[in-house]
Amino acid sequence: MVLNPVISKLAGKLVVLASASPRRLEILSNAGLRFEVVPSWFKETLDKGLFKAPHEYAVETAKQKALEVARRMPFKHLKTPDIVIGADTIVTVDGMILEKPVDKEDAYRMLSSLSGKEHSVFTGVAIVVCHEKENEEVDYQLIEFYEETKVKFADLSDNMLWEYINSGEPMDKAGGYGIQALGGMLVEYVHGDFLNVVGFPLNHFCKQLDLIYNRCTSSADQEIVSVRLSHNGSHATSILTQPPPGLPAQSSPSPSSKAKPNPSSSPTPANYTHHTQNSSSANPVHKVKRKSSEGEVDESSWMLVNSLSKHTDDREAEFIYNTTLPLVTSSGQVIELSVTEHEDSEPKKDDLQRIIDLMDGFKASKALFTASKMCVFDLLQSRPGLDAAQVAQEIKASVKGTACLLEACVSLGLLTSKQRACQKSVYENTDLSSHFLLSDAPFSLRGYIQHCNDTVWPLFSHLESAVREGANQREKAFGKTSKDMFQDTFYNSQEAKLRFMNAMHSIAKVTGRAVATAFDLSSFKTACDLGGCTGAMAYEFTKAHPGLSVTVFDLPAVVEMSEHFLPLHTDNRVSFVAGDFFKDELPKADLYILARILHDWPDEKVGILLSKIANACTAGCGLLLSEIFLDEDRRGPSRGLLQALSMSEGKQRSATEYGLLLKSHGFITAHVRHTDNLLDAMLCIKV
Ligand SMILES: O=c1[nH]cc([C@@H]2O[C@H](COP(=O)(O)OP(=O)(O)OP(=O)(O)O)[C@@H](O)[C@H]2O)c(=O)[nH]1
Repeated sequence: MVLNPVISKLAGKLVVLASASPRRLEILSNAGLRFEVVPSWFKETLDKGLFKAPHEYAVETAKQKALEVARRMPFKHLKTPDIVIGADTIVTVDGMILEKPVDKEDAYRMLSSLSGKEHSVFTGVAIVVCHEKENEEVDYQLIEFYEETKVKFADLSDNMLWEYINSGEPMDKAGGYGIQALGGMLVEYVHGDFLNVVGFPLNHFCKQLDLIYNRCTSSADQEIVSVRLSHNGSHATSILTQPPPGLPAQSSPSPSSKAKPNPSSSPTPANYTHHTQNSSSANPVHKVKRKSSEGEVDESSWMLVNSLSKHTDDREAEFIYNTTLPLVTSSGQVIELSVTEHEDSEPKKDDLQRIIDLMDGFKASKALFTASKMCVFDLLQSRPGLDAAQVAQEIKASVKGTACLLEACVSLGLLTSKQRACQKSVYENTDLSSHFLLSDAPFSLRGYIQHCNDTVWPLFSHLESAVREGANQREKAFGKTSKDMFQDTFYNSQEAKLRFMNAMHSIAKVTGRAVATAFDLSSFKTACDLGGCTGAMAYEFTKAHPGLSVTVFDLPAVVEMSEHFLPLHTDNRVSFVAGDFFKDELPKADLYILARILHDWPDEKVGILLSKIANACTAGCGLLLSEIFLDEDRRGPSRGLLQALSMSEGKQRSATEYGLLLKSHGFITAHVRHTDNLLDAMLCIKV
């Protein structure tokens, strides 16, 4: 029997079920798995039209559910799970995807479309295996799969359908029926895994665990994706498709689970064991309050709630949990488990530190900007080992102020200090500063830092007004009205223009390689980088793709300065054409690149630009879009959400939102990459 040895491999691991489905909870707990339930906050709103096949939609939704929890737990629960399981069940009939009905009429529509016919039930499953590293980052491996079961319904009269709908059972169930309960009466036959219809393909799941932990050869339908997420909520993903690279190391022999599996196919919560391992030390004890959204809680609800606290002490149903849990019972009732901390619990040290770091963040930024502007890093690169008085003399500043700045930079990891025999400290750059802060470093961010200091900082100092008015504060910050941010702020003088171009150049050099190498572009011969500024991104594309030539298309004021930014070695595959991409004809190309462009413009202008690109494209042409992609639930990454606070006329979007936007202009999304960098990327093809 393969199930138990596989399930027992998970004993001793913090396994999390990222699902509020009571059926999934019951199926897995009946199999003897010990786990915590942390329902996913991911909203199931992916655009179904973007997926080639229905199961891809279910798998992607399952993946997003699991990843959302895997990313949230280190922050909200202050512990990193070992494994997170997400699932999504859908029903397909006549080319339609049916999820949970939104109301009774919807349930009727669904059930009548199933009457007398065979349909498919797909459950997509994602297993996220988390590997915590020393530097607080977590490496994630994703195993995705799906299971299909065919179900045939008998011919159902309207009377029967309404009687069933009025029982309340359909409302929280994919396709509007519960095969495990009253809905079973509607079914003529089931071909395939019954539990897959109920919401979780247990057998396939165990086979996948077997692959992971017993290191068998990979199965064809298993796809492993490696994801790297950092604890700051940003995500950077590198996707490795099959065959699976390094599977997680085989776990050391662990005691088998004490919970006994229940062989019954009708899941009951009776033998559920709540997993508390690893929790008690990391978390304060929480009390669980129970309340129903519809007043009284029925018997089954109580059973469910009790099942969650089973095997913990009886004391006031206390158990280790730190979230508000909406749970839906098999009778369709919603129970909210509201969890509160003990009144006398001390704030956690890490929490306090996190708040202090947020409060001090602006001071750190400003210290960096100032040291960069005063050329401290360039100076210490050419003359390492200067003391504060010597630095002060060179940068023409007070000794007291310089000493404070140097010490602050040491505390931020930007400089190192050594004490000389005479008690004086001498300073040197760290690797971090040498890589990113020197004027002539290959990955210098100095231009962008100056832009942050001179342009972004004044805007953010008026943030309160920006929030109150919902409008940008350029007038207050720069003392003049502006209609067009680029013409009026960035290009209004030669000096401002060079400063802005320097900023764009430095950020494109740092991000360019990851964007240029995100996809196989060997089928494209010519590309046009719209708004490509100094050509830094274009050069990265030609470096990464030997058969590709890139035309940079930007305003005349920009193109006339581009020669100042030419790289030392170039093979003439990058050329420049001057023009306005809203008004002028676009250069012909197989591939159009839009890197950090769309987020700056209002919908209307985005529409104009995308229409122009679509008109310039024939079928098969590509559009490579690179932006910060917001998480689908808009909870991160904070880089994108903070950028939105500058209240430019544009907006930040998720990959799905960009996909939809491009779809409305005739492009389908072929690939999305969360690069291990500041920008994400999406390759779309004109149909
Ligand atoms: O015969 C049955 N078919 C389906 C179900 C239940 O339907 C839902 C499917 O919804 P979804 O996959 O989106 O999962 P949720 O309940 O919303 O929970 P998540 O938190 O995981 O999103 C699922 O609960 C199935 O169990 C059924 O009961 N019988």
